[in-house]
Amino acid sequence: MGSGPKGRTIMEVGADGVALITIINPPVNSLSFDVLRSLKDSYEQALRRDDVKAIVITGEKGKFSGGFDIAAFGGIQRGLREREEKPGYLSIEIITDTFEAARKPSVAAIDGLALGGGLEVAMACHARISTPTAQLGLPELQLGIIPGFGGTQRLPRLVGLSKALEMLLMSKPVQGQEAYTLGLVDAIVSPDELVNTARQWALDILDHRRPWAASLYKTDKIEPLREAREILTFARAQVQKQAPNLKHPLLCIDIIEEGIVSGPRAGLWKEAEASRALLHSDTSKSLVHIFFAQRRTSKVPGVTDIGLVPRRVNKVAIVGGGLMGSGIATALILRNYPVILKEVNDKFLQAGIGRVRANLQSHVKKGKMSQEKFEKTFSLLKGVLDYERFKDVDIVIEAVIENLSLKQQIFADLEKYCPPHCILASNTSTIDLNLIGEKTRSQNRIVGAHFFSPAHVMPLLEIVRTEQTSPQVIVDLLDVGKKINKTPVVVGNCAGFAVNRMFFPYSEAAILLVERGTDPYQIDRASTKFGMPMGPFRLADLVGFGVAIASGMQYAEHFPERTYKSMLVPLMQEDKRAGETSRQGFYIYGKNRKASPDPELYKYIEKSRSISGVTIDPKVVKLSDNEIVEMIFFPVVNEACRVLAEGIAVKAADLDIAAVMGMGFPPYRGGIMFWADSLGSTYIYSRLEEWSKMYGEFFKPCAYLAERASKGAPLSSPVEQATSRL
Ligand SMILES: C[C@H](O)CC(=O)SCCNC(=O)CCNC(=O)[C@H](O)C(C)(C)COP(=O)(O)OP(=O)(O)OC[C@H]1O[C@@H](n2cnc3c(N)ncnc32)[C@H](O)[C@@H]1OP(=O)(O)O
Repeated sequence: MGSGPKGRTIMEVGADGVALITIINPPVNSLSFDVLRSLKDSYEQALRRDDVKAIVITGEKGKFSGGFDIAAFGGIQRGLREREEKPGYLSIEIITDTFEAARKPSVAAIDGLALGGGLEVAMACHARISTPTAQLGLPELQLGIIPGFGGTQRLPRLVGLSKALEMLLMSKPVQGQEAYTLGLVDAIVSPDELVNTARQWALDILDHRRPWAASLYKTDKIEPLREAREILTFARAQVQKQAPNLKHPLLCIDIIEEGIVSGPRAGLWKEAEASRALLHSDTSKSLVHIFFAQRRTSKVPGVTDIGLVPRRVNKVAIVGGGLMGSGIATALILRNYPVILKEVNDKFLQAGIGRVRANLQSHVKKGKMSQEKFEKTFSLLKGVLDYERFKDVDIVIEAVIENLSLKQQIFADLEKYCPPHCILASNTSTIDLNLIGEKTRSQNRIVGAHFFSPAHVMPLLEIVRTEQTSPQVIVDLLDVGKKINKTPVVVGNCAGFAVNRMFFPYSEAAILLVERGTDPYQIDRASTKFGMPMGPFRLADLVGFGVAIASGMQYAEHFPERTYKSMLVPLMQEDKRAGETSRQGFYIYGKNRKASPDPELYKYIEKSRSISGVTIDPKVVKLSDNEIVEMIFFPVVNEACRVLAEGIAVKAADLDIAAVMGMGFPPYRGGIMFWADSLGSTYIYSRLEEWSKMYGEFFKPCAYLAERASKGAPLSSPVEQATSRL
């Protein structure tokens, strides 16, 4: 890699006396230290030069700026940055006291995106002109930090406190058109007119035909103090409810308040100090890791680096209109893919189509889709009862029940009716793809496309390849996955793939603890306190015991030596307690579907304990929340290590994403392997080793973990000699 500057700005001075400063740092014109240095130099030059009357800042190739260079965070966090400026140098000395306080007016010409530091630079200009579709926002909180270039002070002053809080706390950008309505930008124009309008605007400011506004000192949008405090108190309560483990959203609110109470400069100082401290927090390190890990999942060695270009997909077919099939169909038509949905009879077909309709209607109800768009989107779906219309499809996704012979028959039919280039994908979550395709001669185009329920909502897509799946097929599916807004993770073929393999030990560990005396509701509470959206027992109720038992059997069949066999769930199932749908599972469900603990549960625990032949262990009864978390998640780490060592996953970061998006593992802990490394392989190994002596093979640390622990090495560093199954 070259060691030249990472990005720059250029300045051109026109005959009209306007200096046009363009940020250049592809792909998103992020503000690296080199860009910021160059922006400062260009700006100061423009202020010095007599032939410059006004300044316009823009970004190259239709993108204003994606914000501060997130890649530079890693260096700062590891202390590698050669020299950290004193707090406030960039935000106060440069952006406020040089740019905003300048005696020449500046205008931001915004196209594409103005995010984070990008929008903050734009807000320090004296006016902003945007295209209608540009994205403007301050998404810093999703990286575990707060805006550091004055965003906490200027955004509320431009759009009002409530809207600013919404945009900040939800990291939610607005489009140019809305930004105009809010007062964040001063005019909306087409991309062709953008720079010229901004130039003229800057000259108009100079000639007093337009206001020369310093956002930092605007007061008209800020509510009176008492009202402002009420809004802030409400926001704090919301944050504490939704993200009790996170400190930085509360700090962000405090800093906004400081600016309102003590004035914007005091707010800027507090922001500068807090930004620096937050950047070094574990939360920020974890979330920055997740940001890059998510983008790296679609980089697969030997597949995406050999010059293959995704083929065009014009039409997709789905076999099976159940919950999964209809969800997948919804996800595809929402992104304008024409879809054929096949079922075995009219009743099932109508039910499947009805589910897709209901999925779309919920978008209409929530105001996310117009009726017109609904009609147009829904018209992309065609229901069929035979394979007649499969002759020109590019991808088929089979989503029928988990029955091997049925799937084998379907794939044999697909081979007959689909064109030879067509990708033959299965949404199976457990069955070996080699077996599914056994009766065909199309092994190189057979692939797994494992969606998570509800498929039109859940962001993860496991792309499962066998030894024979061609790289082109993977490249095509990665492209479709990205187009339908999924994060694809490419994994190898094995029972449970990556996500379910990590999932089994999680639920089994919870049952093991319950049989030895831990209270199930304490386990759920400890899990949610740790950051899971719900605990393992509440989740089992939601998913339904039928699914839990079927997948448990798969695990027992393939990994008998480390399966914890318990009759707890089957015993409850026998009594027609099947989870939330039957209104009774580990919890009982009232009219409003609210889950309440059920004293009856202990009866089933007692019975399953005696069948398992285990006794209550006083130590296990008294486990702390932290010990519970370790005992249910270290087995997950152990399994993730096996998945990595077997080459089922390409890299540890993929498992972090799989855990966050497939299991609900808290992103601010960086994913399962990142979290494990924060605790250390030696510690995890020693705990598992101890438990395996006390409670059996279930906890036995795998060879990979043992080897890493013996060297004190991180679990996520590249696997040297994985027996690749890919
Ligand atoms: C001081 C300030 O207050 C602090 C800050 O500004 S913090 C930064 C705030 N900005 C953000 O959070 C924006 C983060 N970026 C995004 O949300 C999205 O990347 C985006 C909306 C800009 C573009 O999305 P999309 O078109 O889907 O492309 P996406 O794949 O995400 O990104 C394209 C490339 O740009 C990189 N990139 C995006 N934003 C970046 C940033 N701010 N810094 C460095 N790299 C960035 C991505 O890593 C990716 O690189 P790759 O091609 O090597 O994988």
